[in-house]
Amino acid sequence: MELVLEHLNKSFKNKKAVIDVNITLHEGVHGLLGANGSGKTTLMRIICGLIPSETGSISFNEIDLKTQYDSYAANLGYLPQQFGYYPNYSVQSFLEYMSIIKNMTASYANDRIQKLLQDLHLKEKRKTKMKHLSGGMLRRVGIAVALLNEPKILILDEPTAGLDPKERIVFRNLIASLSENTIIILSTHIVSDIETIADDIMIMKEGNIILHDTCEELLSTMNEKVWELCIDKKEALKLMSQHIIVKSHHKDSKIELRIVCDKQPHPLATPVIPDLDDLYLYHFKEGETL
Ligand SMILES: Nc1ncnc2c1ncn2[C@@H]1O[C@H](COP(=O)(O)OP(=O)(O)OP(=O)(O)O)[C@@H](O)[C@H]1O
Repeated sequence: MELVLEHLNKSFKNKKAVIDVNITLHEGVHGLLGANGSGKTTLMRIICGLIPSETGSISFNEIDLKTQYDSYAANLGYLPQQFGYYPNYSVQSFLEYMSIIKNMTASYANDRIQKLLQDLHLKEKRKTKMKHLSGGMLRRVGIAVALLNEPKILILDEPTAGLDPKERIVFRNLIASLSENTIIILSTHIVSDIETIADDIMIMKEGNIILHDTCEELLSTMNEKVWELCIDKKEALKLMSQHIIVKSHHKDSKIELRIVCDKQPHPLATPVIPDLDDLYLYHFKEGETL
C-alpha cells in the first residue's frame, strides 16, 4: 500500500499553513510531531479531503483523491481533534448511525460494532448516552468511529488527548495490532506515545516537514548533543540562561541539569543517550510549546 503526497500547499490569508509537503507512506505508524500551529491538523485535513491543497496531488494505491474521492474515502478513517457527536444517542446507536453515513451494510456494520465495542472496552457503555460519557470514553468512541469501515488509511489527530495512562496503553496496543495492514498517521503532543509505537516520525515546523526518518535515525543525529551534569546553583543558573534545558532538579545542595547543546556546555558535562524530548527541544527551542 502506498499513500503519495505531492507538492501539498495551503495558506489561510497570508499565513502559509502547509508548505510543499512531499511524502510517500506505507503500512505502519507514522508519528507527526510539531508545535502548536505548525500545520499538523491542516495537513491531516488535506489528506482526508476536507480542505483542498492549492497545488499537487494525493493518491492511495493510485486512487486519486480529487478525481476518485468516493473510492479514496472508502479507505479512510479519521479521528479529528474536536470529535462531534449527538449527545442523546447511546454509544451503540451513534456507531450504527455513523456506519450508515459510511455506507456500510447493516450486517457488516453490526459485526464491526460488536468487535470494536469489545476491543475498545466499551461493551458495558453501549447503552449509555453519549452526553454521559467521560472525556476518555468519548475519545474511545471517536476511535471506534474512525475504525468502523476497517480503513487502510487511518488519520488520528491527537488521539490520546484525555485518555488516562491505562487507556493510553490499550490504545497503543490497538494501534500496534493495526499497523501491519494500515497506513496510520498519528499526531500527538505526547512524545512518549510516538516513541513507543511509531515506525517513523515526521517533524513539522512552520508548515514544513523538516525531518522524516525512523526514531533511531533521528535520535542518532542527537549524539553528542545531550549532556548531563551536577553543579552548584550559581553555575547552574548561568547555564540555564544560556542553553536549552530539558530537565533540572535539586540534588542535595547542587542542581542536576540535562542540556541540549551542539558543544560541551561545561567541562563537567558528560554526553548522555538522547531521547525524543531532546530532539524535539533541539528543533523547537524555547518559546514554542508542545
Ligand atoms: N481555518 C483557518 N483559518 C485561518 N487560519 C487557520 C485555519 N486553520 C489553521 N489556520 C492557521 O494555520 C496554521 C496551522 O494550524 P494547524 O491547526 O494546522 O496547526 P497544528 O500544528 O495542528 O496546531 P495544534 O497542535 O495547535 O492543533 C496556524 O497558524 C493556524 O492559525
